[in-house]
Amino acid sequence: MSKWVRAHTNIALIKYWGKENEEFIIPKNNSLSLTLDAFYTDSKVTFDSSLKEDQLILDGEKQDSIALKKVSTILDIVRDKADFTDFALVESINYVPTAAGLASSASGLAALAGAASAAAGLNLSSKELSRLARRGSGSASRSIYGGFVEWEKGTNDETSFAHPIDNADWDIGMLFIIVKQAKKDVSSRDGMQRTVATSPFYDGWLATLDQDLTDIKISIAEQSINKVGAIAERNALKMHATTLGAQPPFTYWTADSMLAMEAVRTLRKEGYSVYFTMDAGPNVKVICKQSEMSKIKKALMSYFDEEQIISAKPGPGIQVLEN
Ligand SMILES: O=C(O)C[C@@](O)(CF)CCOP(=O)(O)OP(=O)(O)O
Repeated sequence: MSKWVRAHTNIALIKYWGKENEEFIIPKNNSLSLTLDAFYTDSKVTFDSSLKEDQLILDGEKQDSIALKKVSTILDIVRDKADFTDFALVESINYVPTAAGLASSASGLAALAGAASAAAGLNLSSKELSRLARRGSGSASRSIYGGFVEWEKGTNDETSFAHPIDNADWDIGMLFIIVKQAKKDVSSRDGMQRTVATSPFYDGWLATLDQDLTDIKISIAEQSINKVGAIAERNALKMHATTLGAQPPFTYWTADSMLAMEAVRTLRKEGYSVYFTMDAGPNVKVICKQSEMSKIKKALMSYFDEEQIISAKPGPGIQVLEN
């Protein structure tokens, strides 16, 4: 019986940036993220023996074969596990502000993993769901859980999966600054591949991650927003530094990204507990206290329009929706 499944997006505080194995999406390092309430994807899968191919309807639009690639990777694994060959109709709705240009592959592929396995009558554990989502997109492995989540890199398909480490029910939140002129990005998949293959800074990045991970887990346990924020900001800057040394060099930062980073530094000097992180795009995420979110949003409005600033709080793991 096909049901709608909801998964929320997550933002990494210790970044996944590079694969040990491309086919099985085994990462070079452990990563750690916070699942958020503001952005999520609902997905429903219907296997149908009369279909001649997999079909993806995303936000009401039929998608082409390129968009279907990651989806069919997950559907093929489910068909194999369930021992049938039917194609599927996949319906997905992204609850991501349209203007955002926010990549929703993490929530999208996590929701798909849940919906496809349920539609095939597989009763997968959360760990198996995390492994399945990982085959679609690495960061999707973390969206199976809510709160703070660590993706254990493992060494193969069986040992690489995420697990929850803290339910984040303390004074932490995130403001998304959606910058305007979002230029054509290098996809995260292509960006990390080029960086691993050509950047002389990559090994230096990798060498510091175990310490960052140890430090941030201690800081989360202490519920210290300042320590968590400082480690996350430093980690993001190191990740983005690697791209400048790639061949050809590239960056996800635009002038507005730099303005947003500068604004965060200024607010920090004024005494706010604010830090930033960035992913494979120009948008800037501000790590802050939920209790200070409205004051910080107001302060950021002297740099950006109100509709460019979106509040998010820690969010839940994957959920089957009652139809
Ligand atoms: O989320 C993070 O840890 C950091 C990033 O967002 C930084 F940009 C990368 C996410 O990469 P993803 O889209 O999962 O790649 P895939 O496995 O090639 O599909």
